[in-house]
Amino acid sequence: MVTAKVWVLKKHFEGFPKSSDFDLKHIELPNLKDGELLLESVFLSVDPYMRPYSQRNMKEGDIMIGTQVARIVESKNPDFTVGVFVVARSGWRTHFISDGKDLRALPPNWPESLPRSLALGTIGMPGLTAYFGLLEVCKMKSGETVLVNAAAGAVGSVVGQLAKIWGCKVVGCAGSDDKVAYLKKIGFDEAFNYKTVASLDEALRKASPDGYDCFFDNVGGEFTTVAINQMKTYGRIALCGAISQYNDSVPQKGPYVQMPMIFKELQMEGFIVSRWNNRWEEGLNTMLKWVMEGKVKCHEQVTEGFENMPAAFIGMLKGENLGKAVIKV
Ligand SMILES: NC(=O)C1=CN([C@@H]2O[C@H](COP(=O)(O)OP(=O)(O)OC[C@H]3O[C@@H](n4cnc5c(N)ncnc54)[C@H](OP(=O)(O)O)[C@@H]3O)[C@@H](O)[C@H]2O)C=CC1
Ligand SMILES: CCCCC/C=C\CC(=O)/C=C/C=C/C=C/[C@@H](O)CCCC(=O)O
Repeated sequence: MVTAKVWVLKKHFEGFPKSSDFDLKHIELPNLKDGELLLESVFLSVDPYMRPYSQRNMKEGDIMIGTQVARIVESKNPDFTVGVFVVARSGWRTHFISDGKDLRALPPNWPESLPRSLALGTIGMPGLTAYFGLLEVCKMKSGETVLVNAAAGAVGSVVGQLAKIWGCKVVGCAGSDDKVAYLKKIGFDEAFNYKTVASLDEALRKASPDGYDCFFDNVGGEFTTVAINQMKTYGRIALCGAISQYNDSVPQKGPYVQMPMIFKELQMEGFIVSRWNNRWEEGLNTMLKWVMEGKVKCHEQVTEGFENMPAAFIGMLKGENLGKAVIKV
């Protein structure tokens, strides 16, 4: 008999999540039936979407939603071998039983030397968000100027590096000087700390006096209001996330975007990465190749211990992560 530890949403978040909103529970798992397998989580992901998702789609007492890299420890399913690592969407749990239908194997050519946690980051959902968001939503072209915020995070750091690979000038903003130094190290042309600049408007203008063709927006709110005025005519804005609004108890009000959108003939499109589920393999293979070739660098903020998942989640929302925030069980 295996006992799984799980993190439950004890109380719906009000404003910023608190440790007391979570409960750690123990669940005894039953013996496997034919066709089932037992998995243990090795790495788990904390992602910004968990905050708005919990509000809309979860009840108090539900296990937190989330993705993990897990190892098969027992199998009564001939399609799955013990010892194999997969990506699962089983929430914040140390162990779980699956019928195998929702599991995704890591790419078969995954090198031994490469941390499997990257399947939750650059070679996983966040990396593909950058890949498809830039290619299919921003439709950026070589020679254009791309702006990305939350640039030192899981998605933003990949956006900047892909835009460089595809021949663009890249401007990134992040919330600490260490993050800004990291952006320069990984090839951003311009980077600044949005928390310490005297004027965001001036900092954006200084970084690209001619304006921006593409804006990959991870932040929303006031940042978007300022940045939209610096788009070039026919510019494209990919609305990827709005993390500056996820913890608001009272929704923010305008200013509104219509006037700059009309005058500059802009396109603004929201997207969810799962739109490209049918191209997941293409995206993963491309990211894996570029990581192995050293063209895309990865940084992870690894928190040790399943017990520390709420702290890692809260820390990520506060900006304590450089690169992808993951938990090592
Ligand atoms: N549309 C889609 O399919 C997807 C969307 N997303 C979205 O992309 C964005 C980035 O996600 P991800 O890369 O995983 O997370 P990150 O790794 O970037 O971590 C979140 C970062 O957001 C920044 N942040 C937090 N609060 C604020 C704020 N008030 N203003 C500005 N920045 C803030 C912090 O960085 P800093 O120190 O710079 O402030 C923090 O490190 C999120 O909005 C997320 O919801 C992610 C995946 C898929
Ligand atoms: C799915 C929740 C949507 C909430 C929207 C809020 C903010 C935008 C955002 O952050 C969206 C994230 C979407 C993530 C989707 C993930 C799934 O497709 C699971 C991927 C599993 C995997 O890693 O393979």
